Amino acid sequence: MAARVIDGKAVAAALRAEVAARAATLPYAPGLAVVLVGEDPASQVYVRNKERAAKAAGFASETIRLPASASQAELLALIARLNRDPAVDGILVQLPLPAGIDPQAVIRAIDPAKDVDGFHPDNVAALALGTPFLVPCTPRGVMKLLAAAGIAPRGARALVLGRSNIVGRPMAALLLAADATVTIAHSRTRDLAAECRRAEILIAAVGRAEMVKGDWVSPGATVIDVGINRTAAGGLVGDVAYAEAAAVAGAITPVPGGVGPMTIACLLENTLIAAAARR
Ligand SMILES: NC(=O)C1=CN([C@@H]2O[C@H](COP(=O)(O)OP(=O)(O)OC[C@H]3O[C@@H](n4cnc5c(N)ncnc54)[C@H](OP(=O)(O)O)[C@@H]3O)[C@@H](O)[C@H]2O)C=CC1
Ligand SMILES: Nc1nc(=O)c2c([nH]1)NC[C@@H]1CN(c3ccc(C(=O)N[C@@H](CCC(=O)O)C(=O)O)cc3)C=[N+]21
Repeated sequence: MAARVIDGKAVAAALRAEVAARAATLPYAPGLAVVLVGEDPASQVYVRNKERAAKAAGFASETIRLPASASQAELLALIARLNRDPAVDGILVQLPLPAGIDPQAVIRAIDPAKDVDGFHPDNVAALALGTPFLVPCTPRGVMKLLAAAGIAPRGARALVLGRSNIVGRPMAALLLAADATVTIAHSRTRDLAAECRRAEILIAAVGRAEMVKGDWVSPGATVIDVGINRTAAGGLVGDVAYAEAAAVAGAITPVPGGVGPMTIACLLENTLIAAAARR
C-alpha cells in the first residue's frame, strides 16, 4: 500500500498565515535580522526565501551581507550591534560560515533572547532540561508535521538518523519530551538498516542522497526526510529513497515540499515568540 504523503508546504502555509495573523495584532512589527557571510549559492537562496517569508508575514526583516573575507571580529561586532538594537527581535546567522570563523563563538555571541535558531548553549540547555524557550526550527517543524499528520510520538519507537547540533540532537530531545522511545544513529552505528527497521517513526537527517532504502523501512512506519541534497542534474533529493520507502511506509514527507518549508515557518514563529517575550 502506498504511503500517505505529508504535505509540508500546506502545513507550513497554514502556520505562516497563523503567525501573520498574530503579528497583525501587535503594536509593532517583529524584527528579524538574517546575517549572511560570503556567497555560498545555496545559502543565498535560503536567505532570500527567509526574507521573503518574513516580509509576507508583516515582519520587519533585514538581510545583512558580509563579504567572505569578513573577520570573526567584524561578525561579532555586527552581532553586538544587533543584540543592542531594540527593533531586532530575532538574529539568524546563516550556516555554514566561511573557514576561519568559529561558528560556536558566533552562536555564543547572540543574545539567547534573540536566538531564533535555538542554537545558543542557554537554549540548548533549556531544551535538554525540559524547559524549552527558543527551539531549533527544523526539528520543531518536524514535530508540527507529525502532529498535523495525526502521528503521536508517545510510546512510539523513534529513530533519529544523524546527531548534528542543528537537527539530530534537538530532534531527539523533542521526541523524548513527547514521550517517544528514542534511538540516535550516526556514522559509527553498527547495522544502520536494522536500527531503522525497528522504528515506527524514522527521521533521516544525514545529508546522504537517498541513503535510506525501502527495505530499511518498517511496514506502516512514518518516515520524515530532513535531507536536502542537490543532484548533478540540479534537482533536490532527500536522504530517503522516496519511491521505495513510500511503497512500504504508512506516511512520508517528500523533498522538496516536506520539512524545508516548515523550517522557514517555524523561524517566523520563533521570531514572534522572541518578540512577545521581549516587548
Ligand atoms: N529541511 C531543512 O530545513 C534542513 C535540512 N537540512 C539537511 O539535513 C541533512 C543533515 O543536516 P545536518 O544535520 O546539518 O548534517 P551534518 O553533516 O551536520 O550531520 C550529519 C549527521 O549524519 C551522520 N552521518 C553522515 N553520514 C552517515 C552515514 N553514512 N551513516 C550514518 N550516519 C551518517 C553524521 O554522523 P557523525 O556524527 O558520526 O559524523 C552526522 O551525525 C542535510 O541534507 C541538510 O542539508 C539541514 C538543516 C535544515
Ligand atoms: N543558521 C541557520 N539556520 C538554519 O535553519 C539553516 C542554516 N543556518 N543553514 C542551512 C540550513 C538548511 N535550511 C533550510 C531551510 C529551508 C529549506 C527549504 O525551504 N527547502 C525547500 C526547497 C528549497 C529549494 O528549492 O532549494 C523544500 O524542501 O521544499 C531548506 C533548508 C535551513 N538551514
